[in-house]
Amino acid sequence: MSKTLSHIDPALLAERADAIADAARELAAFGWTPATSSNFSMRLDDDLAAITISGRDKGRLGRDDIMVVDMDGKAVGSDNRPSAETGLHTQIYRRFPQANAVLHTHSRTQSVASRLFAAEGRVHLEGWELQKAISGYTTHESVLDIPVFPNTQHMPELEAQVDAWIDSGKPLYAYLINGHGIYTWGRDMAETRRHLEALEFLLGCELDLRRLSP
Ligand SMILES: CSCCC(=O)C(=O)COP(=O)(O)O
Ligand SMILES: [Zn+2]
Repeated sequence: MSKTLSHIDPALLAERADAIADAARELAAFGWTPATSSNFSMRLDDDLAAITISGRDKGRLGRDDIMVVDMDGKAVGSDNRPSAETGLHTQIYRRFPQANAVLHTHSRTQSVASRLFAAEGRVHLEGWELQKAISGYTTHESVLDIPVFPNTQHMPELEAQVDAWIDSGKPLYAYLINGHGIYTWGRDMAETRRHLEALEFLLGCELDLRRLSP
């Protein structure tokens, strides 16, 4: 039986919508969500997630800019159109049961890094103390690979690339889409924010290294 809005505690939905709007406002203030880009979501339960409505200014979100989708990305109890990239969010919730928040942004650093490292298919991070901001990483000596997937307007193609990476057994904490932006996730909004901020910093360091290395 498919779930409806009546299956969700309104207080939980309001709390998740506020958490999404608060995070979005802060990330927009960093300049990471230009021109209505980016999208954000939080899991509500095993079957449903709260996600940003498509096309909204992510720096000015309120509760009415967040809607509910099922784990196939279908709208639940709303005629609004969920984010054009909803399938990438619900894929994360399906593939990583411990993930409860997903953030996708389009910062300049993320965008430039995605183009620069596309040919290598990944950004190879090693030797940076800030890698320890990613849950499970305990030393700068560890290796953290962030794949760069080719961009496409056809979400199932993107989802297939992500599935292939996960199915190959390689760890996945985040990914870049070429010329587009970054996706990352975590157990809650705070952890996901920490991952996003750390990755933004690390990508900036890698860009600086490329720029400064002879
Ligand atoms: C104007 S940005 C192009 C779409 C995009 O990449 C994005 O992140 C925002 O799409 P949404 O449908 O979630 O508003
Ligand atoms: Zn996007």
